[in-house]
Amino acid sequence: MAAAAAALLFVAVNLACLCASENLVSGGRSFSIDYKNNCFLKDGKPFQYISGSIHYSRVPQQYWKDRLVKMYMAGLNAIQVYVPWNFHEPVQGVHNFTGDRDLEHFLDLANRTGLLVILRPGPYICAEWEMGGLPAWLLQKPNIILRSADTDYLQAVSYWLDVLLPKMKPWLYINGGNIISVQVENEYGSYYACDYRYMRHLRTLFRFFLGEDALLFTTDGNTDKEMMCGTLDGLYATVDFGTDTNITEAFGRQRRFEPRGPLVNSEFYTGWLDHWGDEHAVVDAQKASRMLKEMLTMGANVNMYMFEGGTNFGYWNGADHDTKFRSVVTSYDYDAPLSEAGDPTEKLLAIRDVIKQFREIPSGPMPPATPKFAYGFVTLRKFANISGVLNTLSPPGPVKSQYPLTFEEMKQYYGYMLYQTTLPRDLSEPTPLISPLNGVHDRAYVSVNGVFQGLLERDTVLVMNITGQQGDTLDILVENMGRVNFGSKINDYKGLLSDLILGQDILTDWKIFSLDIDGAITGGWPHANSQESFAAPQREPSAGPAFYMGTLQPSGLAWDSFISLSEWTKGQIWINGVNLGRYWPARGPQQTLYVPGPLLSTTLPNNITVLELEGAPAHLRVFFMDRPQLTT
Ligand SMILES: CCCCNC(=S)N1C[C@H](O)[C@@H](O)[C@@H](O)[C@H]1CO
Repeated sequence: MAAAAAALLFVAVNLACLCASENLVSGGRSFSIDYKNNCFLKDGKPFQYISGSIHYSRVPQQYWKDRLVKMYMAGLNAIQVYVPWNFHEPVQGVHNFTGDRDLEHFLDLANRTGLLVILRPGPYICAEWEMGGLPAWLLQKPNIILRSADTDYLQAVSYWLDVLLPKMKPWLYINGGNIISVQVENEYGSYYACDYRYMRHLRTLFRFFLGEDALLFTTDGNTDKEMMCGTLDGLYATVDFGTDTNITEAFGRQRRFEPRGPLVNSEFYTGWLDHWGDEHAVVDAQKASRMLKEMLTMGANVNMYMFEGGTNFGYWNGADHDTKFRSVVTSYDYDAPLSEAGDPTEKLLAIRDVIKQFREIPSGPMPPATPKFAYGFVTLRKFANISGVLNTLSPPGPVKSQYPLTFEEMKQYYGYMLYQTTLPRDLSEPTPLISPLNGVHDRAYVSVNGVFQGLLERDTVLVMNITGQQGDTLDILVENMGRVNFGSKINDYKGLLSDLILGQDILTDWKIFSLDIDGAITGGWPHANSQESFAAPQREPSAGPAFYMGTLQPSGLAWDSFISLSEWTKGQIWINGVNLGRYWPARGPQQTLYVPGPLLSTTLPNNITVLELEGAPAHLRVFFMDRPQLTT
């Protein structure tokens, strides 16, 4: 009985906000916390946000408006947005806020659509994004302590926030924009460092750049330890939890850090992420909408993570490393209310039915799914092995080194790198090649004289056998599968981190080729009439890293599609120079890649380039479908 009384009292205390008299303030715009009535105040009136996460970095900018309108029509009054530092500063000191990185255009579209914004600029964001949004060039300092008061880290953070936050200040709601609150760091309490000097430094910077009236907050997972290390006075403490958590307990924990003020679930997980090799994660729509209703009834403010997930294009996926390294898949569909392609789902309709019980939602129909088209089969042809096109992919030529260098030492941060040496002796018997310190980060594709021998994989495949003759060329193509984005292992160096041992020999005298594949493809290679000749047509399936190319003939349509490489093994794919991301149907669960319609041409041949890393099928073809496919 006591528990029921306590729960009733808990709800009553938090309902106060909904009955509060409107204490109007005169004059301008304001967005603040009413600690007496436990709610937010927008222009002096009680305000409950019902928000959804969307990451502009995961949606082609041609589709930003489409997704935002659907979120507005679903009844949301706010969106929550991460700003990935590395997306805007992939090279130290070089900033890019254009095209798909035009954050202010995204904020303007949201504003024009009638959506407020909860901004999460990090500098660390987690998000299943490469290195949690931190730029890999930070790892130039070998022992840098990320997310701490490490002077080199803090200096880089200060320079970045000095660029970003002055751009954001005019967008604050109190200054005439639509940003109602700004999160400092991200679940800092989940990180081992627990460095209050760091969080105080961030608080000082955010206050300096955004002013005294900006509403700053933190978000942490739902344990006392996380809340202890992640919260700081002057930053309103919020929590995050999904459908497997007891709401009263979760908000009870927030109350221990914020005895007064609005209840806030900053990340209500409507779905979950997939790693390669996982079973596709789903969250029941009815359970999610029931829980949303319960929280809104309590007067809580809720952000649904994710509402529109989108795609990890290029090399932007992150990874997790708990018991072993697990790379996040290319699709960030997240089983979210809006699909990866922006299609409304049953889950969205169930959530909208809940929201309409709490606020008036826009009249009119929910915009339909964008049209999809099955363009069918496209036949490819083998163009070349990687070793055959090094002049194009590595114009400066190799760096020579006695021992392997990492991606970071080579100042290449993403994609692939080729490590080449020669066999030190005849190997008539299969001889083990190993990385004694599990130093292959993350996958190594091994060839001798251009003949594929097999692969090594971090934490998973630590030895393989090769044969050959002294002096044969040993090519090891190493793939960065995405840096760890959560936990203590985010200092995730890539490449060959330790020596390789072949039988009794430590391999030395390396030629290391930094590969600018994206630069070459963006420049039209290999489709432009390249001087390299095509590899001789082969009847049998070819193994090992090689480029394949083909064209999707224009059909007068540029509708969304999904490309299936189900007969292939693992690789990367570009269409018209756009890096769509990684495919790995051999491991799943993702079987197709999303092809946004706007990147297709209706009049010119659409150039398809495939880098297959392991083994191409006998029939060199890909298949465009009108729906996504997962491993069943
Ligand atoms: C498998 C470990 C996942 C750790 N990440 C967690 S708890 N999450 C909280 C984090 O703040 C958010 O950015 C996302 O990363 C989310 C999962 O989608």
